[in-house]
Amino acid sequence: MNINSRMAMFISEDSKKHHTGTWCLFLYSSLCRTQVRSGRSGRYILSGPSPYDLSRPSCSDICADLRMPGPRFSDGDSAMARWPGSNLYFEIQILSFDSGSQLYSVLFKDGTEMNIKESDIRSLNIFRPKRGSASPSRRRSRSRTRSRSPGRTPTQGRSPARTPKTDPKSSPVVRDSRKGDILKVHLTPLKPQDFIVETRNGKDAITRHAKLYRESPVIQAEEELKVYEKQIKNQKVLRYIQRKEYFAESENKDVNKKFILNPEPTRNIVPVEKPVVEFGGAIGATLVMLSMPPLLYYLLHMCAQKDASLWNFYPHWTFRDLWESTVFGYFALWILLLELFYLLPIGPIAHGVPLATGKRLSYRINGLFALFFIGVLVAVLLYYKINLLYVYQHLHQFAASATLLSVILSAYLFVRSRKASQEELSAAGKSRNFIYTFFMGRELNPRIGKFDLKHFSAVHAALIGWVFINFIMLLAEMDIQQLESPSASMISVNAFQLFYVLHALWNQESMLSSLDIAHEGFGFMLAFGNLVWVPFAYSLQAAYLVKHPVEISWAVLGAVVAMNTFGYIIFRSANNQKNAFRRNPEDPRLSYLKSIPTSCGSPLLASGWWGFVRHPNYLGDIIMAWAWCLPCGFNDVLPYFYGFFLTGLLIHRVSRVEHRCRQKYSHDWDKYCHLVPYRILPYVY
Ligand SMILES: NC(=O)C1=CN([C@@H]2O[C@H](COP(=O)(O)OP(=O)(O)OC[C@H]3O[C@@H](n4cnc5c(N)ncnc54)[C@H](OP(=O)(O)O)[C@@H]3O)[C@@H](O)[C@H]2O)C=CC1
Ligand SMILES: CC(C)CCC[C@@H](C)[C@H]1CC=C2C3=C(CC[C@@]21C)[C@@]1(C)CC[C@H](O)C[C@@H]1CC3
Repeated sequence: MNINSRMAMFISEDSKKHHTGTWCLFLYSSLCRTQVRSGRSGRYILSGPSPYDLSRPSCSDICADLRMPGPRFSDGDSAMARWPGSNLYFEIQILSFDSGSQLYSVLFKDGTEMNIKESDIRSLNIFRPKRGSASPSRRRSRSRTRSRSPGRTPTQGRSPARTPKTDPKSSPVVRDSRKGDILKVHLTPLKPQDFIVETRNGKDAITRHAKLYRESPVIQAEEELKVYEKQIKNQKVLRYIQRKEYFAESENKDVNKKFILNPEPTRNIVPVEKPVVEFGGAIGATLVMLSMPPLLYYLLHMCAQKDASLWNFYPHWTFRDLWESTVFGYFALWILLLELFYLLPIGPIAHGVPLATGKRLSYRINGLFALFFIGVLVAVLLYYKINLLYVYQHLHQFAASATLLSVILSAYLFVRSRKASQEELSAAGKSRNFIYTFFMGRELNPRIGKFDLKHFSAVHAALIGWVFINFIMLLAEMDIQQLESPSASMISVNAFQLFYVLHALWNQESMLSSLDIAHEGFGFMLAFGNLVWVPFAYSLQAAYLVKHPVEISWAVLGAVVAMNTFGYIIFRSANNQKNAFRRNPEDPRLSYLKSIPTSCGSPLLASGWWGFVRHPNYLGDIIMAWAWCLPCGFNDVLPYFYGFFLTGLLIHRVSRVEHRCRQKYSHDWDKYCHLVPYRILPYVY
């Protein structure tokens, strides 16, 4: 909202109550003659009744007579124009003005040319930082607190809502201006969304402007008046924006309502997540729970077959072969060992995202240490010639043991969640459907003392388990194929995935804000996913290579390494950008990035990787996933399962994450989607 519209509000308010023409002319002449002076302070103060009052009338009818014909901007002028269908303003250059259609032809900085009406164009001055009026003392004098302080004079300190409704002569405006004291005008607040996209360096006009208004609806208007005067002197057109239009412009009325009722963006809002049925509800959950374990055994079985083509399914085992108590014992021992490492008091403490209670849980970050200890233990076992190939020989039974443990864990989690308070439950966990909540998980952060079950299973059990099984496959390949050293394919698959896990463990702190740790309940989906699916299904390429040797040339290997590096760079830099931005949105190293302030207080990145697509980290992840499949050659589809699975998982995840974001950011998320239309791959999806 610029000064014109604020003036318009002033006129409209008082016009309604009093004599429209008189007041419009009064303001107009006051501005032209610059005779309005504040007595003591020499400042102008704009204030008024509650600026969020929707009942105010439109001013355009009342002030139509003040509109002047002719273009306000000249060819070549720079200005800010509203992007059609949004409330975003971008810098433009005026190319020409068509008096017939009354439209300006404008050029946006990205090269887009468009015809735009004048009311959608604002002078750059409105967005520029105010020089001269920014001294700290002056800023302080504009603060809401001070202006409302009871110690102040009635005119200065009057709460906007208490503006007296008397006759024009005794209205604050007349009285004050006649005394030459203070000009009071009614303000319409700036909507933070109106000042969104701009580079985030310290000089950023838009952000500062928006911040100024967020901080104080009672503002000093000297600079704006100067700008306004200049516009009049220059015989440019006065444009008034209808107040109704101001709010009607927004596509989502609820958002406006929220903004009006709660104009001050609140930092660290913990959004109340509305329950939403995912995975097709109870039916979908049942299907997933019943199909995933057999699918895994099928995949493992196909890897172990000589002919791994999908239609050559011939089970040499029965489901009874899946069980062996000793294997279950070893698996339980493995998990116990990982738990011990998890509880080691080494490594820094990090804090999770704020919970519904406002509390933040602390997590010990020692995944890398745990991986190191496991590495040392494996080396010792190998040194003492302990047969680690036992794991390969009983892979199905290990997978089945892990599945059983995940079912026991899910049952325990479900039972204990009955004691959890509503605040401790996830959004999906509040559903009353037993199957659905068993699958999705009810409790958000189930803990036994300091032992966080979900965090442990996602980081230690899943990731360390994954690289361990990969390593076992490497040993098995050497053993079965009588190799002195592992094949290039096996080394590359192991190296790529180890590198990915090391990256995840190194950046473990950022995992605390991932969908699963921060928002998902802990139920069968994550218990099975972490204890079973990640270690046994994600290592499928390595499992395939054990019995299906693939020779790859250096050229192919080089291409695969390049592809993995390319994916990793996208994955890593996108995650780094977001994590650094979430840690400190004012980080000077990110000043080149554009962002969208949001009404919930946490801005959204809108340039860099996050301006390229809405989920650049998923794009990088998917590129890497396919790169990990390529060393397995093209003889079978089986080793490409991971590529298909992860692509599907992340596409589905997009809709889940976006649903959350739409709930949290509402209208601002739509704006982001408008700015960045593609989710994962530009022009495709
Ligand atoms: N290999 C695998 O099997 C899997 C890997 N992953 C990987 O794990 C990582 C975490 O995944 P996940 O939690 O799903 O997703 P993200 O790390 O992408 O997190 C999504 C959150 O980021 C924030 N966000 C979204 N857009 C923006 C933006 N423009 N600017 C600033 N913040 C934004 C929002 O949270 P808020 O605004 O509340 O901060 C949103 O909820 C990813 O790198 C993913 O690739 C995930 C699943 C499976
Ligand atoms: C088989 C089930 C129906 C679905 C299982 C889904 C799980 C395999 C994934 C859900 C979210 C995951 C995350 C990761 C691994 C896969 C699962 C458990 C990461 C730990 C992978 C490494 C990243 O850096 C972080 C991921 C968080 C989410």
